[in-house]
Amino acid sequence: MTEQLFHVAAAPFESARRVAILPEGHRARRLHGHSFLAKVRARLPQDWGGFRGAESGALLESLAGAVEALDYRDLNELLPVPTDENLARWLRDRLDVPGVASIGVQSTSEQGADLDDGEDRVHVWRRFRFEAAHRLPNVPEGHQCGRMHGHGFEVILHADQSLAGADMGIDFDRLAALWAPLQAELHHACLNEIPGLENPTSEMLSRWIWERLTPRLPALSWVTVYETATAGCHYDGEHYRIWKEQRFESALRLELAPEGDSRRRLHGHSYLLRLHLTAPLDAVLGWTVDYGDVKRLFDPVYRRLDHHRLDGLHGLSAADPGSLALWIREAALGGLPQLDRIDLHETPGCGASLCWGELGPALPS
Ligand SMILES: Nc1nc2c(c(=O)[nH]1)N=C([C@H](O)[C@H](O)COP(=O)(O)OP(=O)(O)OP(=O)(O)O)CN2
Repeated sequence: MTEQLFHVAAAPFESARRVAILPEGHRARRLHGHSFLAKVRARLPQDWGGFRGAESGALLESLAGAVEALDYRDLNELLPVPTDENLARWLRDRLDVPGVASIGVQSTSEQGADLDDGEDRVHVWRRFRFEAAHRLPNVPEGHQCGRMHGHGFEVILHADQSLAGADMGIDFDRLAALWAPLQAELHHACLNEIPGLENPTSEMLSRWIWERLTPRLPALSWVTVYETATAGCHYDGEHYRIWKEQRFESALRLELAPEGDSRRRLHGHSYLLRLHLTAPLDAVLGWTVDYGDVKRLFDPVYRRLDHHRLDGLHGLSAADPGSLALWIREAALGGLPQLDRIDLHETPGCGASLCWGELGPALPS
């Protein structure tokens, strides 16, 4: 798979709906409301938005413009069956953006649906949380994860399906029902005591969940395990892709912005950087690459980004998220050869996603 640079944007809307196609007695048949979030990922032509570096800002503007018509509305007045899938379709039909690769709507931070452009396929996801203790028995002497400790783990179940014109894919409640027995086993447990989880790394846990659920949910496409708020693992039955997130606080100006554009002024962002690495499992350690090692090996690059002025970085053509992601890859790849995707958001949900290697982006966010 060749390099792919996407721009991403996210825009919220507050609306009410009834989903009458759900079974009798389902709570979502009643009028209710959500803080929705619409998300788009697009392969934009360079300079789209007027100048090099304007792409992600212009994408956000287009998405926010399309979403405006949904905000503070009774959604049933706009479309007869306002499922997350149909809302994403509605936005896809109205969004005047080239190269859209995926468009999604989440009705809460726990669940949503993403559509692939041009295909009637949906990626439905739902998030769960459990509180558990664990220790990693095979880590080197003195490693913090060798001590008994605990986490508020989060799991996302992802299902990919053909919609074939249907109003919705798998019901979020069906994902919850499939998850319930695992929740009973994992919540308030010490993971090391559960058969098959004697070495409960995120990687082993995601595989353990996958093996339990895939016979009952053939559409299961990925299992995501968040071990902490900043690190976790995705597993699809074959590949382990871990990520580590960091934030940095930096200044920039977009010198190609036209006269009068506020982005020509020196300004700043609290950036979110997510480094993804795909690698085989170490048979003894039960992980791919230690999250701590990812952070340590990235540190020399991090120090060049955090609390600095980015438009002064040597070798950087422009200080927009796409150019920065390319710069970060060149600077980090020597130390982290397993790196195959970089997400860089300059505001929440908005920025760039650069991927290369066999897996491509793999997941919408
Ligand atoms: N590839 C893996 N690496 C690590 C795992 C794992 O399951 N797979 N687990 C751990 C520890 O259990 C640890 O609790 C979490 O790791 P880490 O992100 O390093 O912890 P911090 O929250 O302390 O990180 P900071 O960003 O430095 O605060 C370790 N590695």
